Amino acid sequence: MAVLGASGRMGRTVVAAVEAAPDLDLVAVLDHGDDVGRVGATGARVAVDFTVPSATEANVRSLVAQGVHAVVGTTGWTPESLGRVEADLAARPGVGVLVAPNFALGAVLAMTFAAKAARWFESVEVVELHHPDKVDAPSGTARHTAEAVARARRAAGLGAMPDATTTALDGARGADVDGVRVHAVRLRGLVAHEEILLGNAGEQLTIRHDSFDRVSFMPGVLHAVRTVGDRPGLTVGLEHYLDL
Ligand SMILES: NC(=O)C1=CN([C@@H]2O[C@H](COP(=O)(O)OP(=O)(O)OC[C@H]3O[C@@H](n4cnc5c(N)ncnc54)[C@H](OP(=O)(O)O)[C@@H]3O)[C@@H](O)[C@H]2O)C=CC1
Ligand SMILES: O=C(O)C1=N[C@H](C(=O)O)C[C@H](O)C1
Repeated sequence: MAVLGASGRMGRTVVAAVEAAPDLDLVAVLDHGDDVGRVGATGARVAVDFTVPSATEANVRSLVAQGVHAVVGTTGWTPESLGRVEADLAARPGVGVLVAPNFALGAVLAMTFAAKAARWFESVEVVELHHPDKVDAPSGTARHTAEAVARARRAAGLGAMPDATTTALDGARGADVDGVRVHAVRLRGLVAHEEILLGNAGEQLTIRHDSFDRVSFMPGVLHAVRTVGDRPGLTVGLEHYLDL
């Protein structure tokens, strides 16, 4: 297998995890400036991408063109960029691509629990908290969570959440993701954390997940590397690989 973004925070952790896995063979490590078009020639069947939002789509499309399965943790994907990958995959029927905003099993469960609970609460807001070197906000995980909550609320026939705000400083109410407010904190010392706050009159449910170390993402990454070849086409979200 191959790792793209191998010198980055996640890339270094993935390289160490793959090297420690007796059933996986690391044949290529690529970084900024390396030619992703040579991955197929190294014999890699699967490539893992933890790069930057501006590079990941081109990387994945090149991998698909070479017939290499892709496990993608890089955030910043849009419906349009996912659509282009899906169109490429139509011409490569055996190839699998997983784009997952979070590989920590607890984070995936937190999102799933939030979506399940959402229909029973009047208000839902998402708070994500990360290290200050993160380049995108809100996090891919928070966006994915908010979208799942919004889908669940729509399916249950719920309307807009109560909010009497008429005067606010820019950003004070966070970003609006599909009608769900998402707030981003950047603080030295943090790694990756998310809270989903669900409120009703007289009660609150808080679902919180903390990644204290990037090793938390590795069981999910390795599970995806081992199974992406059995799941052709595009999958968005690790929950689909966990039968959640
Ligand atoms: N899905 C998940 O579970 C997780 C996802 N992430 C996401 O993963 C991504 C990476 O995070 P993180 O490791 O913290 O970031 P880093 O900035 O530490 O690492 C990114 C690496 O990618 C390299 N890079 C940039 N462009 C390319 C390119 N075209 N080809 C190959 N490598 C390239 C960078 O090199 P250089 O610095 O020289 O430009 C850098 O080494 C982010 O989008 C983050 O949100 C993070 C944690 C978990
Ligand atoms: O940049 C990070 O660190 C993380 N990025 C992902 C995201 O944007 O959701 C996953 C995790 O939160 C860590």
